[in-house]
Amino acid sequence: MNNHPDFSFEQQHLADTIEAMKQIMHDLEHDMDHRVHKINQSLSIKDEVSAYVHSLMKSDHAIKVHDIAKALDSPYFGRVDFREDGAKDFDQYYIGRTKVAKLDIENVKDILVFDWRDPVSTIFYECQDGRASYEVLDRYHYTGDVRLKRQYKIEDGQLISMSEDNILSKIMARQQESLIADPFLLERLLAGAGDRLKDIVTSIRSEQNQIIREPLNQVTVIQGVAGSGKSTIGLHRLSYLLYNEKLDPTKLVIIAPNKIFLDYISDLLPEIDAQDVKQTTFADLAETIMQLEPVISMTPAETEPLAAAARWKGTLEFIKVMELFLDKRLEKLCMKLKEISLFDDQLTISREQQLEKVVEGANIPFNERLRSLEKYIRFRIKNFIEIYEARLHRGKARTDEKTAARYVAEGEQFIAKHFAKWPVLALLDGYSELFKDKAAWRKTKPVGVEVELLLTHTLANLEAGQMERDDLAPLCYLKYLIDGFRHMGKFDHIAIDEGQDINLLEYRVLSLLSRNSSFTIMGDMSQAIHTDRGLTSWQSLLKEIFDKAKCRYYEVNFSYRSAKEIVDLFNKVLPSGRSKAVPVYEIGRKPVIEAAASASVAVKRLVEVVEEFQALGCKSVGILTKLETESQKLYQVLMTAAPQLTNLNVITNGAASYHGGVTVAPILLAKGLEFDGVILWNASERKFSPEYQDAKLLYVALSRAMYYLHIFHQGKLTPLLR
Ligand SMILES: Nc1ncnc2c1ncn2[C@@H]1O[C@H](COP(=O)(O)OP(=O)(O)OP(=O)(O)O)[C@@H](O)[C@H]1O
Repeated sequence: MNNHPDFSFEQQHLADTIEAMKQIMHDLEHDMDHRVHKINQSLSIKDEVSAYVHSLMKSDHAIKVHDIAKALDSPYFGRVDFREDGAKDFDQYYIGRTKVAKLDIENVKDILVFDWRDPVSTIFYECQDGRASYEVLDRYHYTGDVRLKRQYKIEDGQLISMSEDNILSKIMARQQESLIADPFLLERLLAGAGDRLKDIVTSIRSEQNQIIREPLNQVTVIQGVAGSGKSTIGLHRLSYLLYNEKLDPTKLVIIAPNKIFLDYISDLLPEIDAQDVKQTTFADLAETIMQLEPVISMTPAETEPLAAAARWKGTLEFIKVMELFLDKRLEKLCMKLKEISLFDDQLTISREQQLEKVVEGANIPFNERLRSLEKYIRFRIKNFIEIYEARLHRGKARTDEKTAARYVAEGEQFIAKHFAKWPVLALLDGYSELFKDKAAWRKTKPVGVEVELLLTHTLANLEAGQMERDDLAPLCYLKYLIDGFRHMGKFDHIAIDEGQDINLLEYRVLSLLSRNSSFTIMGDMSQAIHTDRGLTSWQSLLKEIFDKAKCRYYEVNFSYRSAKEIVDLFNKVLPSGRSKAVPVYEIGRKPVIEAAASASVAVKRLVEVVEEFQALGCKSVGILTKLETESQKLYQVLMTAAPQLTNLNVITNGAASYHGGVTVAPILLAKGLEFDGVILWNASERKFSPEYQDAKLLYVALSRAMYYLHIFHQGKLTPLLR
């Protein structure tokens, strides 16, 4: 767009900005030298406070120099001209990835570039119809006129192109027009999937910006159709919170569905300064909570009765069973307590005194009650002996060395024997005992669950030294009841991706780890494809777990990932009543559905389609199967049948990294990922029945595609696509 009337003005502005940035770096470096001198001077007169302040300033400057140096190639990507109501003139705000400001800021002009996370930058993302507003510290509200919004493409310090205001409302208002009103967004969306999730700071949309900037201490739920940018928004929100709330990144955690997904987002986090945020899966977090390294089987439940049992283990009903179990155990302990009489009946610890130690206080972990009883008895014994010995040393009557020695021995013997009867409860022992307590289960009656199967299946696993994914949340909660969570600390914010796959008990565990119920939860109920775990609705989550917290619920329906032709197809698969995705761009090529007479024909054609996709420019191609076993088999076949596919990979359960290229994967593990082109291996009627569960699986598979989609079917095509 070199013919833009302001192009040369903007070129000059860029050159001036870069020059000013270099000057700022020079000034900062100069000031750093000065600080070194000051530090030495302060230390020589033992003024450690001043030395500390100078050293803080020095490291702050060093970070600034590093950030500005990184921004020299492309200092900003946008500009907005804003006049606050009541003010005379418009001010220009340039927006970039890093704030660039002179050393001494006297007025707004001394800030050359605003960070995209600064409060004022919201006017760049949200200005609509010439008006905009922003808030600072939840207290100061500014409203005004926007005269201009401009976007730039800057590379190696050179202005490549620029474009004027493009507002999403134009996309929303599209009827006959082309879908895309924003060439910068289009360019980004057509840039291809690559092998990692990308940052979107240059093209955040207005509705996304609102979510990113929601306050810290609340539960923010983002329900979004496939490809609506939930993961992307959630991660940018962490960056925003870190920057504005000055949080310690290690107190923030991202809970992702699996390690592949963590690998998939690993490039994005440093880009948005969030690399130090803790990243984990619920299973890994559970290991830390349980303080165990168990063998965990992640294979989904194989039959419906087992799936029903697994689902039940994720309900809040199970908490009642665990509480009942520990209450009964405590009751038994209390019944066994007897008066203790020692040292020729000179020390008596009554049953009531002991009882008080065991039952006092609410929400005290079981083992802590035992420990407090033990501590109390030990204290009484020690105290008696100390008093006796003090009296002996003072030559008091009725004391002698021999009796003192006898008392010491008696005390030690008593402690050793007495507490062997009251050992603290080990987590796994407690969990096994819970499933052996048939009487308790007769009382509980879990609805829709074969209790006998639940008990025998779990016990058989535990006896074989392993546990299943659905045991983790109850074990974590039992750990809370038995030992408490003191070893864990609290997170300032918890972000959960694929939140629909986390069950209520897992959420309860996570809520115990959160300070101020501060959560960002991203998910899509239409992608709840696990039969053995997950939520039934967002409402149930907000009601059952976060009823006392401040909650904000968003629905996002624009699909930024997939071209219109693909969106139209995956929209068809879901039953009516589910939110449909709204496409924002089209590519002009419809998905292809092709019957293959046999598996060998399908393999031959599959390789041809991969090559066709690659010739069209696809850097990443996903070959998706319904089951994991199919993926593994197909991968082996392709290794021999298509040695020319050099970048062929397979994703299996437990895989820790994603390599891009041509990836064979079961749909379940491809969730959250995206590919330039997707080939669905077999969409036959036998594989995908018209049931809702299969419809959701198919929806996930089709919506992984950005531009190209090819669907094979061996046998009759699934009715979901007819
Ligand atoms: N404002 C935007 N500008 C450019 N690209 C965007 C924008 N918002 C989202 N995208 C792109 O859309 C794609 C989908 O984003 P993302 O994976 O975060 O969606 P999602 O809702 O988590 O998807 P799913 O639930 O299907 O896994 C990504 O390629 C992302 O970069």
